[in-house]
Amino acid sequence: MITVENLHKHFGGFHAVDGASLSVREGSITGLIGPNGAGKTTLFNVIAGVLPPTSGRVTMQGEDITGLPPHALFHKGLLRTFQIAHEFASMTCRENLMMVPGGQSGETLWNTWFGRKRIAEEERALRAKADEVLEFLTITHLADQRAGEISGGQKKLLELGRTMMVDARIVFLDEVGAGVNRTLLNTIAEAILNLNRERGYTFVVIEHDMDFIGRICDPVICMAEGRVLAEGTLDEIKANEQVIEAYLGTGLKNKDMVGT
Ligand SMILES: Nc1ncnc2c1ncn2[C@@H]1O[C@H](COP(=O)(O)OP(=O)(O)OP(=O)(O)O)[C@@H](O)[C@H]1O
Repeated sequence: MITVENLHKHFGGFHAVDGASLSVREGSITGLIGPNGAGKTTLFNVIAGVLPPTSGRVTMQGEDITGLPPHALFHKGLLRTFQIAHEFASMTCRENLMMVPGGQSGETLWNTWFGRKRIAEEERALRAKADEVLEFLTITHLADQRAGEISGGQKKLLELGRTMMVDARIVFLDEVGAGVNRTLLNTIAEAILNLNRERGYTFVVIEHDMDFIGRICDPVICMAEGRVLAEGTLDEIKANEQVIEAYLGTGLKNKDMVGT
């Protein structure tokens, strides 16, 4: 579904992504792991159009999407979750979901004058959809709470919920598990599995929690120093000499792999 060919992203003389090549199979939940500084987030940012690549190519279903801006990718169904922006913190969780762009016709002057009825209908439909998403994620009780007041894990669920307001095809999740308690992490894992099975979402997931990766991801791709080191099931990856060396080589900061 997504193919990355010999991708480079340099910051000055520093090669954060240094010739990475990989593919993401349609319908998979692909895990992306690697020691701190391996270039995972940078790779995500280049694929999702947040950063321009230095060189290399990204294709989606055979179409060249290299360097397309996030909004163009959004319309193709490629989404990267972001932390809830500051300005949305004072809005409720339901409103945050309703803000996701997706064909509302409220903006134009014509619609403001002549389409009031249609806008009201759309708003009702949008609200119903937001409530459906909240229910799917088991956070209906948070509908009227301000997004700035919910816990870190609940925010992660809300970010995931934003991808459900549109017809996403592939979603990039960066460290959904960071700072999230076990119970919420399970809810997030369930939501990802359900979206994958029931709605056909493909996922690419960066995560340091190996239990989480092992539970939901196949295959797992391991990066180090800007390149892909290995791909396989988590067990295969864990047994890979180069992978073990890459984690050990970066010292105590990278206990996730060594400690499991
Ligand atoms: N805008 C930038 N300017 C300069 N260097 C950067 C920039 N963004 C990232 N880097 C560097 O690129 C390297 C790769 O960073 P990146 O965040 O992609 O790694 P990562 O694998 O996601 O790490 P982590 O698991 O710690 O999040 C790091 O050494 C980082 O300091």
